[in-house]
Amino acid sequence: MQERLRPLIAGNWKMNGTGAALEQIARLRTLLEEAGDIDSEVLVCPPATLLHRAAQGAEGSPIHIGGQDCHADPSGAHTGDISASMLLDAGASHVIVGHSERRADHGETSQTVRAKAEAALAAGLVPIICVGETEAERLAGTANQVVGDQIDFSLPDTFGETTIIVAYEPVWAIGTGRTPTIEDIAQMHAHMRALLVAHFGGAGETALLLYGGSVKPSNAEEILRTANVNGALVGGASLLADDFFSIIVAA
Ligand SMILES: O=C(CO)COP(=O)(O)O
Repeated sequence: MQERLRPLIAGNWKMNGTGAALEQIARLRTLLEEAGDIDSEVLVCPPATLLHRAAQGAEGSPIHIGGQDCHADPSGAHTGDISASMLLDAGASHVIVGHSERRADHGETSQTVRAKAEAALAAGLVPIICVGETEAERLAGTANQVVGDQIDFSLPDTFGETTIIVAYEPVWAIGTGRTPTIEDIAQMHAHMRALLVAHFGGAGETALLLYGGSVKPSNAEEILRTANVNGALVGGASLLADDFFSIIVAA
């Protein structure tokens, strides 16, 4: 029986928040400090414009700060982009790569995602690699194949000593209020675990498999109790500290 892995509850603020939103970091810090020992690791990924100030506000607290994307190159003529080392310099410990909104809106391929994950590892960041099928792929019965291919082609060949973190986010569940059945979540996470163990051995056993897609305080406990679910990647419900905290303590 696999020893329970310490859950990671990550918040992806996406393109939301200006300076006033940093109050939510302060509120979350207060809630966590009042709660004392929390089993889960906590990560907040604000917009890049807030990252440094968020890291300063989280300093000395259990809150890690992460980026929402990074360029695959260490530096160069990439107007508007941000490198992994810049994120680290600003106070990030993790970075989301391959989110479906970037795969769709920016034409990111799994090969691009792999390069970004490798750049994150090289800079000393922990990549959170996102995978997930579209509704059409789910209805066509190809979800396992799609997610399997994304894992095969998006993950670097080695993570060194860094924990592998993969977030399963069915595209059709993001921002919709809809989630797969618990049975479907369990099946997909078992599928991902088997793929990771086959490829990475022990590192696959200890990989953190996060579920994302309409995680709310109302459904978090059931989702987080599902086998091979080691945390959550939360969008909308991470924007308000009290809602996000309810999900954190549900793990
Ligand atoms: O995309 C997500 C997190 O990266 C999920 O967003 P929602 O929780 O708003 O569905």
